[in-house]
Amino acid sequence: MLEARDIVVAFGSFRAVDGASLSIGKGEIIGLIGPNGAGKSTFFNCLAGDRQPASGTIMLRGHDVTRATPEEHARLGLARSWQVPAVFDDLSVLENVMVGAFLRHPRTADAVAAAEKVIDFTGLRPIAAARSGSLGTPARKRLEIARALATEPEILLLDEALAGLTPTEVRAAIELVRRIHARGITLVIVEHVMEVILSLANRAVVFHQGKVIAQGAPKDVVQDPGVIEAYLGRSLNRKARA
Ligand SMILES: Nc1ncnc2c1ncn2[C@@H]1O[C@H](COP(=O)(O)OP(=O)(O)OP(=O)(O)O)[C@@H](O)[C@H]1O
Repeated sequence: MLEARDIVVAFGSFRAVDGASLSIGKGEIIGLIGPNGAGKSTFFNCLAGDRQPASGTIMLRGHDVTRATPEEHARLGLARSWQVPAVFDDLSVLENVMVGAFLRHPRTADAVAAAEKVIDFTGLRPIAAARSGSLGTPARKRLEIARALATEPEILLLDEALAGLTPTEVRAAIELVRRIHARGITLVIVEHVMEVILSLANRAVVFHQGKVIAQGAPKDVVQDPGVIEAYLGRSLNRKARA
């Protein structure tokens, strides 16, 4: 479904992504984990077309999308959410979701109908008419997912969609992710909360210093000595800086 090979992204002489490869099959839920600054978001941006790699190739459903725009990715069935929600503050919740729905439904009436279905599916009905700028973080995060879903993706990339939520909100968000997956949508999730990865992902992929250092069943990956060291190194560095 989505295959990234030998992806490199450099900022000056620093390689934020340094030869990372990842193959994602239909129906998977991939959890992308790793310490802060490991290159997860930068790699993720390449997968979604929001950043072009210096080298490497990305194939989406058989198409080479290495240099394709985010819109071309969306047309081919890939949607994403942003780590910091990027909703249109002056539009209502429904209108924000319509922005996604217009991709497949150019007529306004059709876009409204499609957006209404997504509003119901994502539990946003009580705030459908609210101005998006008035929403708190949990609702903004849910709206981001709704807008992405409205593009009718086959693969959805979620960048820390559950960060900053309370335990109750996290449980609700996990339930939503499960329902999205039950619709046949493939998911790639960047997430720091290990419980989320353990309960949702069928495969964990660990980033460290721009490379994939381990992957496999989440319960095995969290016991991998190389993974533990990558995380420990981070906390030790933090202590050293403090
Ligand atoms: N536009 C940029 N210019 C320069 N350096 C950048 C830029 N974007 C990211 N970086 C650097 O690249 C490295 C990887 O960042 P990235 O955000 O991809 O990591 P991450 O694994 O997603 O981290 P986090 O979990 O904290 O979000 C970091 O050292 C970061 O400072």
